[in-house]
Amino acid sequence: MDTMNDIRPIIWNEENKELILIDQRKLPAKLEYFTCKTYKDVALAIKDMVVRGAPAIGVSAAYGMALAELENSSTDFIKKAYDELKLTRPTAVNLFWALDKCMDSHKNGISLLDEAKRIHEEDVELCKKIGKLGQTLFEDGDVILTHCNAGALATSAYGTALSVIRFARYAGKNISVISDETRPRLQGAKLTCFELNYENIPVTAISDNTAGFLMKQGKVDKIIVGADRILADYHVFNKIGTYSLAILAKYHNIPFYVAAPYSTFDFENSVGNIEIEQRSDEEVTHIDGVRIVAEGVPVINYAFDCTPPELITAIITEDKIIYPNK
Ligand SMILES: CSC[C@@H](O)[C@@H](O)C(=O)COP(=O)(O)O
Repeated sequence: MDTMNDIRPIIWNEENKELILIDQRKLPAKLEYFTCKTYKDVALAIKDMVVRGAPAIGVSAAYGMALAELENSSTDFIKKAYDELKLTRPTAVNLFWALDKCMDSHKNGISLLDEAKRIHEEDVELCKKIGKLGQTLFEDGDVILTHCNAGALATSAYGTALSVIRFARYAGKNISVISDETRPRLQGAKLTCFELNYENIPVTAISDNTAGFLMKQGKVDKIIVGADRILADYHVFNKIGTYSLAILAKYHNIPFYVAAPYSTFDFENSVGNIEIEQRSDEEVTHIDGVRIVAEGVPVINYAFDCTPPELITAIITEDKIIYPNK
């Protein structure tokens, strides 16, 4: 059941010493690549969401640190890169995890390119393990609803939530997927539908506000999402709309799963001190450059929300399935 997943959003070009990213802003219309030659290019790519998804942000940031070291290996310069990369996005803890790991390696005289490659390879293995373990929770014929994109595009390969779906399919289970469109940036419609369709995994797109009605009709068997940060008490920060879905799942008695590797866990902070990213008004007022909200109307645009543990059936990691309420 170990099928190769060939969607690889992050590629290190050894010959030219550059980072090549699938430009996720362009999908599904165009498959284009964005080349990063300096850490500043990587910072821009993360900020502008060329690359997105918590594990993919962490891996890219590690290559950003490696590019900084190739440019100038002085500790002052590495620290400058670290500080700039840290400011790119605030909520996904994988970013800080990867940057801290690289800073420690630099202090210990370990090559940051080697460190970035290790983080990258490890992420592939973690995603595979999550998929293999998590797929045991799915049954033949299940219809699985997912939100945003927690797929290969959001990681180094396979994904987290979508890895569970992939490995259930590799195990011969007839699983089909319902993908929330995931306003405002439409990662579900644009990325999850592209990714699953590319691999011939049956996927149906819905607008976000259709989810509850499908659940009421008994058309959703399980829900699985990824995470940007999971706290020690199992509060889960993920794409805006995850909390609403979890409440709907509770009301309709549908299992609600979260899949994430250890690099997404934050054992230091508590709910009150996590910064929830707020992005530009334009993501809400416009769709693909076309204004849909009257000029002058104020906007609220949180990129993430927080789901409490009592709404979560299980959290699937690479080595165990955690039941927060047992
Ligand atoms: C495996 S990715 C997990 C999460 O990062 C994902 O669900 C998500 O919320 C992505 O948000 P994004 O704003 O697209 O970076």
